This record gives sequence, C-alpha cells and structure tokens, in this order.
Amino acid sequence: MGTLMACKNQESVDDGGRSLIRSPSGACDGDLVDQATSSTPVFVYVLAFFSALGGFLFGYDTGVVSGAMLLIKKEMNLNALWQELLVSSTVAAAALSALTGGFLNGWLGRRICILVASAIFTAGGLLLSFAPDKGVLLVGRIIVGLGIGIASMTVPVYIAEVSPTHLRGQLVTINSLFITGGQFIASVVDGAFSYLSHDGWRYMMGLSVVPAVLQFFGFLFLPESPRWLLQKGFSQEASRVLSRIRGRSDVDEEFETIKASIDEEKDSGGDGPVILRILNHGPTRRALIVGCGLQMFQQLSGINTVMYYSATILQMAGVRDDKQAIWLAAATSATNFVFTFVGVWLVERVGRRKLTLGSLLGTGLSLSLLAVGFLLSAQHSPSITLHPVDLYNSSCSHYGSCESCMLDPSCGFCYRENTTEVYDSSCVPVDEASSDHAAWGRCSNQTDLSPFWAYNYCPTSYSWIILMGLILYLAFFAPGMGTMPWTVNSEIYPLWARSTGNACSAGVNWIFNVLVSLTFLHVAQFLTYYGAFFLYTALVVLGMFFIWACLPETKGLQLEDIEQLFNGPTCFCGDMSPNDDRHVQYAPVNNYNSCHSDNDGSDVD
Ligand SMILES: O[C@H]1[C@H](O)[C@@H](O)[C@H](O)[C@@H](O)[C@H]1O
Repeated sequence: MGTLMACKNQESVDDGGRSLIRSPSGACDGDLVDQATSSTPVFVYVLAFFSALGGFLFGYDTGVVSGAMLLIKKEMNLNALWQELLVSSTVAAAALSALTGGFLNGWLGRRICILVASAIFTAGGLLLSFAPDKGVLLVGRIIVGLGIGIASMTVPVYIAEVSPTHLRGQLVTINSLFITGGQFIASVVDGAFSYLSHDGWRYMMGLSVVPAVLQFFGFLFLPESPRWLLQKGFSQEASRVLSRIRGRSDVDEEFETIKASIDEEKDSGGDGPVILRILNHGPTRRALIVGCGLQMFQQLSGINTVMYYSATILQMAGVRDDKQAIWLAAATSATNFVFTFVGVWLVERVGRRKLTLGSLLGTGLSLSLLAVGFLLSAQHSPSITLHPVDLYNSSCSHYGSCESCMLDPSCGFCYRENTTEVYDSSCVPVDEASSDHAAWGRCSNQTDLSPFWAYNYCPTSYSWIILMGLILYLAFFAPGMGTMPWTVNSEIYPLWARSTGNACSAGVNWIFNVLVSLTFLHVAQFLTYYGAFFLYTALVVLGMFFIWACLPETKGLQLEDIEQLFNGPTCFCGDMSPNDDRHVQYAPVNNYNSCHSDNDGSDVD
C-alpha cells in the first residue's frame, strides 16, 4: 500500500468539508480537488434522490403498518398472533433478503438490484391494497419485506460509489433522511386515512406504489455504478459513466485509482466465496466487525421500541382519544425526521466518529431519563380499590396495584379519575379479541360514561418526564446512531467485499430489529418498564465503548483508501484513529500544490 496522503482544500475548512483525492501514484492533484469540490454536477443529486426513494420505501413500509393495523384488526377480526405476524414477517423477510442481497448485488450490479427492489415494492403494495383476506395480506407483507432488505443494503452502496469524496457522507446520510421521512409520511397518511374506517388501510398500504413506480422508471434511465462496471471489466462504460456523473471528461485520476485498487485485489489472487475471503483477510474482517457492531448497537439502543411504544407513552401522558394518539405519534416520527437533518448537516463537518459518539452519549442519557420516568410512575402506581368477583379466578384478581396488573399481558386496568387522583380502580382480564376493552365488567363496553380502560400502561403524573425522555431520545439518536451505521458501512469495505459486507451488516441490523421488538414486552414483564429502559441504557454504554475503541474516522478519504484504516488492530482504543487530525496532516491547497503525508511518515501500512 502506498503512503496515505491527504490534501485539504482550504476553502472548505470553514464549512468543515475535506477533500482527499489520491492519484495512483499517491500524489495530490490540485486541479482535481478544485473541480471535485467547486462544481458538483446536479446529476449526482438526481442519482442520490432516485436511489434514496428506496430508503423512503423502507421507512414507509415499516412505519405504515402500525396505523393500518388499528383498522385491519377490526375489519378482519385479527387476533394478537396475526397482528404480530403481519408486523414481524416484513422485518424477518427483510433480514433474509438483505443477507442474500449481497450476492445479487455483486452478480447483477447495484442498478439492477434497485430496479428489482422497486418492482418488488410495487407488486407488494398492489397486493396489500387489494388483499381479500389475511393470508394474502401476510404474503404481501413478506414481499414488501424482501424489497426492503435489498433496498436497505444496495442504496447506501450505490450512493457511496457514485458520490464525490467530499460529499459522500452527506449524500449517503440523505438515504437515512428518506428512511425517517418515509416513516413520518407513513404516520401522516395513517392519521389522514384513520377517519376512513372501512378500507382506509388499503389506501395506507397502497400509496407506497407511487414512489416505487417513480423509482423504477427513474432507474431505467440512470447508470450503473462505475466502480461495479470496472470491477466487471466494462472499462469503457465505466469511464463514460464516471464522466457523466462528474460532469467533466477528465476523470482519469479517479478512474485510475479505482482501477489500481481492483487490479491490486486481483493480483492478490482472491478466490472462493467472498464471505470466507472477508473472514480470512485481516483488514476486511476487522471492517466487518466494526460494521456489524454499529448496526447491532443501533438496534440495541431500542429505537424501534421507543418509536413503537410512543403511542402508549402518549396514552400514559393522558391522551385517550385514538385519533389524537395517532396524530401525536406522527409528531414523534416528525421529531425523528427533523433531527436526521442535523445528521446530514453534521456528517461532513464533525465526521462520523464524533457524531456517533455524541449521539450515543445523548441517547444513553435520554434512555436513563425514560427509565427514571417509568421508575417514578411505578413507585407511585395507583392501587387497586375494587375487587369484582372473578368467576374464572384469573391472575388479574390477585394484583394490588396498576403496575403489576399492567405488566400481566392478560389484564388491564379499569379506573375513574378526577383532577387529582385515580379512584374506583380494578384489574380485570382483557378481551382476547381486542385489547381495546375488558373481557367483562365495567370496562367491557366502552361508552362515554364508562370508566377508563388502560391496557399496557398506567395513568401517571410523571408522564411529562417520560415524554421529555422520548423527545430527547429521538433528538440525539436520529442524527448519529440513526444514520451513521448505514453511512459508515457503505464506505468501509473494499470494492470486492462491499456488497457482501453490507449484506451482512444490514442482515445484522434486521435480525436485531426483530429480536429487540419481539422481546420488548417479555423483557418488560421480567424487568418492568424501567428495568427494560435501564437495560437499553447499559447496552448503549457498551456501544459507546465499542465505537470509541474501534470506529476510525472515514471522513474525507476516497473509498479506495479507507481499507488502510483497518490495517492495525480491530480496536485502537480511541487515541489511535488513523484518520485523526493528529495523524493525518491536511495541507492547505490554495495553490493546490502542497501535500504532506502523515506526520511520522510511517503510515498505516
Ligand atoms: O436508521 C433507521 C432509522 O433510524 C429508523 O428510524 C429505524 O426505524 C430503523 O430501524 C433504522 O435502521
């Protein structure tokens, strides 16, 4: 490997942008830096937009189901198992297809995979909106999941491969913006169609066809990634596409750098299944550990539990009307979306490492605030004052407070309240067909005069702490932990391992997504809600150690150079990040001629 060299465009110091363009000889090319940073052709934004529609569909299809489910379960009389199946089948299918997507990506290319994903999204959306019964709904949800898996691993790779170095982080992070944007739009659509109690869900699910068709037709006219083309030996096409994307004809330097790295890899005689080659090749194996670790900790921070649980949190805060709860849940996903902009803005300014660490720190603090809120609510949980005769002698009749009653999934809390206190409270079995009311007694038939029914939560006056924790959590999670795992994974693998590396890490993301959401209620049952949130806090602290110790800074490096960051030990314990400002000197290139190598000259080789 040649010495890692860096150039810094002085003009981009102010906004924090950094350019490192390496020619095959290792020399910095001032003109190239100039062209790359000063005139980014619009075309690259068009490419990023059409690819990020895949992220939008990922967000929309995972987000829309919660609101749609409220209507579907009534119309199709779904029990809890079917509801669970319709939600988790999509995520499980996404895990499977993300894992196999790596093979498809390397074989067919990024563009074909994006086309396939948008065709799958279209077919799934149509099937869902015309589904005659729950069986077809399940098939539709699985199909959509297959599309999500492929899109989630292909889109960041494609955007990273077409982006100029100085914009790569920002453009890939736009995909995350589209994910949270999709979740937000889904919640607004859920709110709007919730008034249409008959068939409203068909529109909610069916609307995803619009961006899917748009992406499909867009990609019919958009080019393949030049890096993939070159890897497959289509040199002329690769050079033509690269010039088109860069908006200029002199792309030789970049072209040669990519080619040199492909030739180098060919010379080293790689053979056999890519995953085995990754595992046998130190730097790539270490990159894979870091990439999968990031994705695992993203999900272990409990984002999807918090998002999913937001409606209940809002109910605890006293929002009882279903419609109002739906709209307030839209406010939650809006917070997630708005704070993702902060990530897009910061990624090229502060870099991936600091952004992720700062985000995790805030996420951990907010999780402990959430936990404290739940702890105080539990300690001041209303007691049960009425004990109606329970003919079936269910477990519900044994509880003394709302806290223990609501932690039992078969019971709910029935109560009246005035401005200061809860009174006339009882713990009764929930109706098996619908958790909206009790199986029998005062809360079994909801009228305006009947008492309130709380399933899965307790009324509390500490809900404001929980609400604050929720908002702070999203504000800290969204810019860093929500975005960086996808961005960093799109850039840390060498070309030959990029599809497989991203497939594995996206697969890890989806697997932990299923694990965390499926286990949440059980964990809450064993540890109580505050215990569950303290557990997530502990996992976030572990994640911070991992990221502090093992995540190098990739900002400003050309994709072909990033592999060198993993030449040392997997974890460099924070103070040895090879791309720290302390280790790489960026030379002012006002005159675009001066260029320094690392300060000790020894480099990361
Ligand atoms: O990066 C995304 C994003 O933060 C979403 O809000 C979340 O639902 C996904 O699981 C995650 O992968």
